[in-house]
Amino acid sequence: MLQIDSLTKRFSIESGTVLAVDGLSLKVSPGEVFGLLGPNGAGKTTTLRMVLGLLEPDEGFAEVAGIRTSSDPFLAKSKLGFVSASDGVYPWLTVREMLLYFADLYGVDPSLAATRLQELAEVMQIQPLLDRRSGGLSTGQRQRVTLVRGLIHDPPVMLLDEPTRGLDVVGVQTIFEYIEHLRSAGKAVVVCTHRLDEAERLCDQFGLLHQGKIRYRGSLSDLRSQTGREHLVDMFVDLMQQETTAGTEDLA
Ligand SMILES: Nc1ncnc2c1ncn2[C@@H]1O[C@H](COP(=O)(O)OP(=O)(O)OP(=O)(O)O)[C@@H](O)[C@H]1O
Repeated sequence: MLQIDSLTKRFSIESGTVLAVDGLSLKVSPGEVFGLLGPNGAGKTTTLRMVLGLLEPDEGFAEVAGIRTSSDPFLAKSKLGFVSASDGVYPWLTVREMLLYFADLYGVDPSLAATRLQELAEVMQIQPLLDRRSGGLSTGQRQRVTLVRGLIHDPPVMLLDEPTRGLDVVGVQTIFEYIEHLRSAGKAVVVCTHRLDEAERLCDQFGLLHQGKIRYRGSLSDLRSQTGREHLVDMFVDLMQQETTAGTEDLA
């Protein structure tokens, strides 16, 4: 399970301070897919960086399977899988070498790593690729390999950052199937995406983030009754218009 409590991050810039994440709290249970959604600059990446232990929060904390990321970032990382649209591969290693290398980095026992690799290779249909050099893979093949890489240490919590960015319809379908696999495997999953239509189909719970704060949260039906809107995209447009109106009133 993932728990985030009052997470806050400020950045100093020349003209002052940016409050990138403002007291953000959420819980994601095993088998649940949580959509952390927001427009550009809402604070999604900063939140993920704090959960990953790459950035120290100013206030609050994130706990992955009971491990606080700021107190034991190494142990917390071993409980986290991360998949991002910008994931790369090591071009000179074969797929098998690269995946076993990552398993080793996470401290997975070699015989367990080999078994897990076979299981995941079957689920993600990469058996024919295992002994090919990673550098020669197509975009879709590389995507499937990086999805396996995110799971090679069998983490209980998965973070997916814009997982469908730049993918064609087959690649997007692969992500949908992968998320179904994560759900049925009992992972707690956070998906950050701009693709609100995809999020509606993928996620069980949602947090609509704007200017570092979660403005609406809950299931899609909760959000519909909170906002009076059917679709996430309309909820977002309203939210941003409300902010603009409030800003104009402040100036008046
Ligand atoms: N290192 C930094 N220094 C200064 N400001 C930063 C830094 N990182 C992020 N910010 C600011 O914090 C806010 C949140 O940024 P963040 O990258 O978390 O948003 P995001 O929701 O991931 O946006 P996008 O969807 O565009 O990637 C923005 O105003 C951004 O300019």
